[in-house]
Amino acid sequence: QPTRSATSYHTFAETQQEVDAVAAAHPQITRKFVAGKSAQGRDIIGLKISDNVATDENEPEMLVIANIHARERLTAEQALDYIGQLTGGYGTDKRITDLVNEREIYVMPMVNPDGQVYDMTSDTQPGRMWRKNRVGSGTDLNRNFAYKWGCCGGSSTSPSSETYRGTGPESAPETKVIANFVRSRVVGGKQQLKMFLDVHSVAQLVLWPFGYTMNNTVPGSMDADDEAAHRTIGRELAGTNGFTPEQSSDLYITDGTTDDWTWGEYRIFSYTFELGGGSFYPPPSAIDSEVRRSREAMLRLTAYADCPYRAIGKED
Ligand SMILES: NS(=O)(=O)N[C@@H](Cc1ccccc1)C(=O)O
Ligand SMILES: [Ca+2]
Ligand SMILES: [Ca+2]
Ligand SMILES: [Ca+2]
Ligand SMILES: [Zn+2]
Repeated sequence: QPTRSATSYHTFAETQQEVDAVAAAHPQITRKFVAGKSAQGRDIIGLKISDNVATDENEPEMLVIANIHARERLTAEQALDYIGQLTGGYGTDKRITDLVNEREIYVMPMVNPDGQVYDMTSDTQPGRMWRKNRVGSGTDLNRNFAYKWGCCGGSSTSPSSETYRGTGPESAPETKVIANFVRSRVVGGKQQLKMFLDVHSVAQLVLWPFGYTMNNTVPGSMDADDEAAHRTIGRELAGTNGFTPEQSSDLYITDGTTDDWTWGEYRIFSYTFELGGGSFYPPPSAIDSEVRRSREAMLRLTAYADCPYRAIGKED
């Protein structure tokens, strides 16, 4: 369990401390890493969770990122809760123990630290309502990834816009850090990551690619089985937390998003959660109940990582 109950939001420093504390308490199954630096020089940290954690084993790999949008404060708590579930349950809860033994799970709880610090350290409480990174008037990191970047009217060319796509794919340092981590998981020419989750708030949704097109299937990049497996798993997850499952573009067209890139570029099964809580800043007293809602969904996603097509009765 987290070293302290989440009755207040973790600052950037407290998030680092929490990850350090978990890594110190569970040296056999966790290892902290620094994926890179933000524009203002803050560490973008991650935690690897697996048995024989110092060895890169041939086990399905999963990446969870959170708080890419600075004001979406509950998302870092969800990521820290996931870390707490996996480490706290190891050795006692069979299901969790098996998952940790048979997967390599990477969690990056605060991938936009400059934005998070700016949003959180302000006299305007509870936050500045800041979304983007902190270079110039800010790039929307979830429009800055390279797959179909700026293709389809799903982002803005205006730097002042909340969905500003940046000057080019991966123009933002934080995007480059996340993308470089995913690229680093290509081992022997094969992408080791099999499952990706990007945690957002606040619409209570379970989303899957693509966002750049209204088409459910795209020959060569989202075939019928790919779509059916994403949809089936998405609906199953939503059945556990009461969120609405749909393809990203059912809501609005986006381009340059994390999950269009992880699936489009690498065929990593990819999801975006939009958590609940009623606002970007649910009262701290609501953190625990809100993160509990999606615990089951995150564990099921972890379970599917070895063979997502199992959801539609098909082997990989
Ligand atoms: N967190 S959010 O409200 O910004 N939504 C995210 C994720 C998202 C992407 C596509 C459709 C719905 C939601 C975004 O980047 O727009
Ligand atoms: Ca392992
Ligand atoms: Ca591995
Ligand atoms: Ca193992
Ligand atoms: Zn968001």
